[in-house]
Amino acid sequence: MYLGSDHAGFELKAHLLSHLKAQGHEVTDIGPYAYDAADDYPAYCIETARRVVADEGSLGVVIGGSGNGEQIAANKVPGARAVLAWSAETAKLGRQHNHAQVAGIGARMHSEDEAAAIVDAFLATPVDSDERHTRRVRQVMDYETTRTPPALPEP
Ligand SMILES: O=C(CO)[C@H](O)[C@H](O)COP(=O)(O)O
Repeated sequence: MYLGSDHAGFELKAHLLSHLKAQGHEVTDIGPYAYDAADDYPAYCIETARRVVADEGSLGVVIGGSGNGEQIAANKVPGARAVLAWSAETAKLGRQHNHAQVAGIGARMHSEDEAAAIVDAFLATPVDSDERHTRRVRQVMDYETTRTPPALPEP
């Protein structure tokens, strides 16, 4: 799996890195590798999502102060589905209903233990391949490639 952050997520990234490695996960740290209070999240989050999309079946976590900008940046990568995971339940639903491969985490929103529990839930939950979820995910992904929006139902 792939892990990226900005300065606001730097300490939590270090915590999650050791937490996940202790669990036996193979983790690639996309950076930053040194704390820089003026760094910007897009480069780290876009690269994390690029790695995830290129490595089919892999998952990623992007960490910032809120997780919002991190999720937005990751979602600009074609093929990426990033969710803002703010609880174990939203992390699980992101996997099950949205087939997300990237989770955005807000380091300023959670304790280290809470954030670890959210990431654990994300990594442990398989996608739910029920036809309704697959259909909806496909509609979004088709829009990304064709730029033709799904048809609205007749009024
Ligand atoms: O959460 C974030 C984006 O969604 C960033 O981590 C946050 O905006 C950084 O803020 P600052 O530069 O004030 O530390």
